[in-house]
Amino acid sequence: MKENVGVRRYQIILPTSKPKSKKVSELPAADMNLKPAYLKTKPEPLILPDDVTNIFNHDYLFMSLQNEYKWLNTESKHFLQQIYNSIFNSKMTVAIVTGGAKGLGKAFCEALLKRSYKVCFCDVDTDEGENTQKYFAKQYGNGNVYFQKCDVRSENDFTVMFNGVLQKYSSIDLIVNNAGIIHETQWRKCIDINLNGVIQGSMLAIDHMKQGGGVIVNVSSLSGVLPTLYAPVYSATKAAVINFTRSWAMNPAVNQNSIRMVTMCPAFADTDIIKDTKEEQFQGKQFVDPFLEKLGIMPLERVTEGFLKVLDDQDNNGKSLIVTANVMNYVTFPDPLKPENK
Ligand SMILES: NC(=O)c1ccc[n+]([C@@H]2O[C@H](COP(=O)([O-])OP(=O)(O)OC[C@H]3O[C@@H](n4cnc5c(N)ncnc54)[C@H](O)[C@@H]3O)[C@@H](O)[C@H]2O)c1
Ligand SMILES: CCCCC/C=C\C=C\[C@H](O)C/C=C\C/C=C\CCCC(=O)O
Repeated sequence: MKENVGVRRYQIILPTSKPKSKKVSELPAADMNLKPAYLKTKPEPLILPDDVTNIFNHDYLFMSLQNEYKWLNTESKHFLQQIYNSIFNSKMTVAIVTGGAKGLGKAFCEALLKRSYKVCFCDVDTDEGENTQKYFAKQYGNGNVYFQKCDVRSENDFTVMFNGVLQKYSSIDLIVNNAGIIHETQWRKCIDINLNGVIQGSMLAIDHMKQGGGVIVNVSSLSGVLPTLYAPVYSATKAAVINFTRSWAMNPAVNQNSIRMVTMCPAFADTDIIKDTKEEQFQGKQFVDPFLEKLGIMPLERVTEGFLKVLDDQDNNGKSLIVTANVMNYVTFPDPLKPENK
C-alpha cells in the first residue's frame, strides 16, 4: 500500500466529545434485524480498533454500522480494513515466516503481502530465498519484504532475525513457524527443525508479543493428528507441535496478553516436500501411495485459504485447523478426564 504522502496523521482531528445522539431504543425494532439480501455470510461480532469505534461514537450511527458490518463477507471486511489503514495509516502489521523461500511458506508470505503486511521471511536455502525476494520486491515493493538467512535450529540466527525485524519495522505482530522437513533416517534433524524450531520461534514471539499481543501460527500436519505409518518421527514432531501450541494457549502469558496461538494441519499439498522427498527419508513408499491416492494433493491456494481463515478467526486460540481438499475444520480433542469421555 502506498504511503500517505503529504498526510500527517497526527494532524487528523478526531471528535473529542460524543455528538448528541438519537437513543438506540428509539429505533424501530424491526430495523435492528435487517439482513441485506445480497450478503450471505453468517454474522460475526464487530471488532474494530478502539480508535475507529471512537470515530463512530454516536449510538445510532454505530448501531447501524454494526448491523451492516456483521453481514459483510471476509473480503469486504479486509477491504474496509485497508481503507482504514490507508486513511489513518495507523500501524503497520509485521510478520515473520520461517521456511518462506518456497512452498507453503512462500504462499503464506504472498498472502500476507497482498494484505499489506510487512514481511520478513527466512530460510536456510539462500539461493531460493534471494530469488523469492527478487520476485516479492518486484510485485509488492522492496520496502515491504525482505529475506533473512536463518536456520530455525539456531537460537542465534533466530535472535538476530527478531532484532533485525524490530529494528526495521518496530514490531512483530505475526509469526508463522512453517519451516519443516520429513526425514525418518536423519530423525534428530527432523525433530530439531520441526519441533525445536517451532518452540524457539514461538517462545521468542511470546516474549515480544506480551507487550502488545499478536498471532503465532504453527504449521503442523494432518500427520500430527493421525498416525502416519510411513513417517513415525515426522508424525511425532507434528503431534508435539499441536500440544505445544495447545499448552501455551492456556497460559495467561498468552491468553491474557491478546496473543493467539494456532496450529495448521494440512494434508498433502503441492510443494517440493512431496516431489523431492527421497525414499530413504520415509518408511516405505508402498505405505505412502494409498494415502496420496485417498487424500490427493491440494493446490497451494487451498492451504492459503486455511491460513487466512486462521488469521481471521478471532476465537481460535489453541485450536488446530485441519485442511484437506474437502475438510476445513478445527479439530476437537476429547478431554479423557471428563466423566462423559471415561
Ligand atoms: N506440502 C505438504 O504436503 C505438507 C502437508 C502438511 C504440512 N506440511 C508442512 O508445511 C511446512 C512447509 O512445507 P512445504 O511443503 O512448503 O515444504 P518445502 O520443502 O517446499 O519448503 C520448506 C522450506 O523450509 C526450509 N527449511 C528447511 N529446513 C530449514 C531450517 N532448518 N531453517 C529454515 N528453513 C528451513 C526449506 O529450505 C524450504 O524452503 C512444513 O512444516 C511441512 O511439514 C507440508
Ligand atoms: C511421495 C513421498 C511423499 C512423502 C510425504 C512427504 C511429506 C508429507 C507431509 C505431509 O505433512 C503429510 C500430510 C498428510 C498425511 C497425513 C496423514 C496420513 C494418514 C491419513 C489417514 O490415515 O487416512
